[in-house]
Amino acid sequence: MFKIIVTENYDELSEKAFEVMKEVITSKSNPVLGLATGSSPIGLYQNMIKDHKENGTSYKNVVTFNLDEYIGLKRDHSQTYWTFMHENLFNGLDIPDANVHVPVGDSDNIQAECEKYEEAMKNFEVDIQLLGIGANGHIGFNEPGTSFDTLTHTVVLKEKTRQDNARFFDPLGEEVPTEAITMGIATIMKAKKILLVANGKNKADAVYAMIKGPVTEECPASVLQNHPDVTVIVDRGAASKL
Ligand SMILES: N[C@@H]1[C@@H](O)[C@H](O)[C@@H](COP(=O)(O)O)O[C@@H]1O
Repeated sequence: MFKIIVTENYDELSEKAFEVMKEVITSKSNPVLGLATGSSPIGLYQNMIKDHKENGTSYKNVVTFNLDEYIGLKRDHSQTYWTFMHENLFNGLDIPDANVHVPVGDSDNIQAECEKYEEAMKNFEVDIQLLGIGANGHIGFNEPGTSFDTLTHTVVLKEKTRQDNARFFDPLGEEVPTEAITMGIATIMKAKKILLVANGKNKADAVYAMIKGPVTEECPASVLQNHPDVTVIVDRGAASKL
């Protein structure tokens, strides 16, 4: 079931997303957040840091699980999602390191990492899972064609996804990794609540397919039609085909 909020611009989108997130954080004694990378949630993260600094909202009891990570990059590489999360969110909060979980993409045994991640998540119930959406409808790194039954697993990235992320690697003279580790669709669907943010016209087709299209593995985000509590916050551009 979707609750759809259309905003005038990215700032308003980020504020509305923050309101939804803050409600969960302040109504629980031990909130568990599923978090996402990408450019879409950056404004929300800035609002969380601002609120922590100005209003003292504490993250000491917050536990987080990130959706995904590239395979093959050292953890401290500038483009890992581990680094992204620390630079864009965790370093600005009082969250203890031990409460933060990001899949380990530079392990010798990636299969064991996937299992370990899924096991670790079994001890928690995710109160809110934040999602962006890929231009091809992917969520996390679950590309079109991924089974809805998947748990944390490895994926080969689609060329379109690698092109979309090339802007971060080109300046380093590096190629986008070809594989990633991601929570599966079934993992994501276990969250009590989902918050999906998308902005810009290049997301309009994916947002339309997610909400109005058939529920099909060809658009991974369409699985959210089967979830009981999904808030979608989109700007006018991303909402333009609805
Ligand atoms: N794995 C991430 C996704 O979790 C994210 O939703 C998507 C969209 O990113 P952006 O928000 O930058 O458009 O990019 C990557 O592929």
